[in-house]
Amino acid sequence: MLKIHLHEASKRFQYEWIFKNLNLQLTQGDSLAITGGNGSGKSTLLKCISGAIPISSGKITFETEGKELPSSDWYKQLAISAPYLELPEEFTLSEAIKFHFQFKSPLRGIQPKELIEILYLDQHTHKPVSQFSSGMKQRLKLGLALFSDVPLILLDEPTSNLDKKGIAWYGDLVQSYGQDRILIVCSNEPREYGFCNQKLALEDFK
Ligand SMILES: Nc1ncnc2c1ncn2[C@@H]1O[C@H](COP(=O)(O)OP(=O)(O)OP(=O)(O)O)[C@@H](O)[C@H]1O
Repeated sequence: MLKIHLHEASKRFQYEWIFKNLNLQLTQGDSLAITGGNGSGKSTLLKCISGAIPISSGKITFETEGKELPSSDWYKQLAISAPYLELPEEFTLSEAIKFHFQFKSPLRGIQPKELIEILYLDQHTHKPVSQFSSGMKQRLKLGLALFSDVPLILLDEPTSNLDKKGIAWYGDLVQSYGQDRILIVCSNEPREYGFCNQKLALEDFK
């Protein structure tokens, strides 16, 4: 059981404070929406929680089975889908999926073929990712994150580039596969985070 604790967490870039004195406690089963206007710091907070960038003061801890994990091991607990994270464009869809699951175990032992069907990309198995439409890429990013067998899922702008069908698909996916994990969604679209049981508006932490 993963527990994440933010204690008086603050972040600044040079002289600009992005957030100050954030306190948060998350355990598996929780879902958190991080909201705020453009440039308010949603992605920065997500990167701090993932361990990709350090906070400036305060503390973030990850704890499993009562033991605190070093920040260098946090990445093993999480999967991310975000606009700034690139897919391996030169791979075909089936290669990209195989590649991803060399690093993360697939959730519930799902097979690539089954995942491709869930992503409704079965017509495109052997197409290079570079030739995917932006919505197809977005479905792949979300699928790779949600079908990684990790307790923490970080989603930044999850429905960007998705059409109406894709947005409904995202809603079903988080409902079916987001339970029993910690799900964090950065968003300004209520349709993306309506299911979250906790909300954090970054404007309140300046
Ligand atoms: N590496 C960096 N160095 C300096 N400033 C940065 C850096 N990364 C982000 N910032 C600044 O931090 C602020 C928050 O940016 P961030 O990308 O976290 O916002 P956001 O809420 O995710 O925005 P959006 O909704 O537009 O995606 C911005 O003012 C940005 O310029």
